Amino acid sequence: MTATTQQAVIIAIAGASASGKSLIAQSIYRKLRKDFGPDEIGVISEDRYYRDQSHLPMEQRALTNYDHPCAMEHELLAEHLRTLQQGNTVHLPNYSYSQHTRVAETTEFKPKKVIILEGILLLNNAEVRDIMHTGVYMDTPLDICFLRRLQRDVQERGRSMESVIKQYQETVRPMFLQFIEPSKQYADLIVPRGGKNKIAIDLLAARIRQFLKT
Ligand SMILES: Nc1ncnc2c1ncn2[C@@H]1O[C@H](COP(=O)(O)OP(=O)(O)O)[C@@H](O)[C@H]1O
Ligand SMILES: Nc1ccn([C@@H]2O[C@H](COP(=O)(O)O)[C@@H](O)[C@H]2O)c(=O)n1
Repeated sequence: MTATTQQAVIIAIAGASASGKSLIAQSIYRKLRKDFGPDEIGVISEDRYYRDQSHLPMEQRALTNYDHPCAMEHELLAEHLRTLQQGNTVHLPNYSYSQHTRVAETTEFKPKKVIILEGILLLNNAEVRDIMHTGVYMDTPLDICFLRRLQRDVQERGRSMESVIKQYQETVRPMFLQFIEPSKQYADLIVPRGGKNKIAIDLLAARIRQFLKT
């Protein structure tokens, strides 16, 4: 793709932690990749843009509020999206949840026709909102999100049950109420129940298919 070709269409999926953003993004991606290939469509997680904290000791990193907008480098995300829309390749940061910081290696990401973004605070950020074409909000009940997060963070993110509960009470839930839930007003589409909502997956996939065909 060159600077003169069509701009990438950016679909952003936001909502609470463990509301099913990643699951729905991957389900749509897998459905369309079969027909269009990985050069045409890709997924980027907002979590990659958590700020680098390698200069801080581990005990201090664990104290960061990861659900506050300041924890993310949205300005770098917006810059990468603009670069991709201009037809140029970017190097995405990679993030370690166990180390609470970025790792040294980056991942090359070439321009695509459609990019699915997924992350808790995407609809909260005005700069990112200006770049996206469609905003989706996963409206999964918060108690369900908490149970899924507890299971996932213990199994996949190296956390103890106690630490997940403490973090949820101190930052995850309050920041959800302050920043994430109010950002629902910016969504074009609200998806109830979570990442296995088949009708929502089919509708979004059909819409994206139209962009990929042009
Ligand atoms: N509708 C659903 N039914 C059962 N499990 C689900 C559903 N949606 C998501 N999950 C599971 O919940 C966990 C969190 O989902 P995920 O997509 O990672 O959430 P998010 O990206 O919003 O943090 C994952 O283990 C996922 O497989
Ligand atoms: N070092 C970190 C960084 C982030 N988190 C939590 O991740 C959540 C966002 O990711 P989802 O896949 O769940 O949307 C967010 O709620 C942060 O609390 C973390 O625990 N540690």
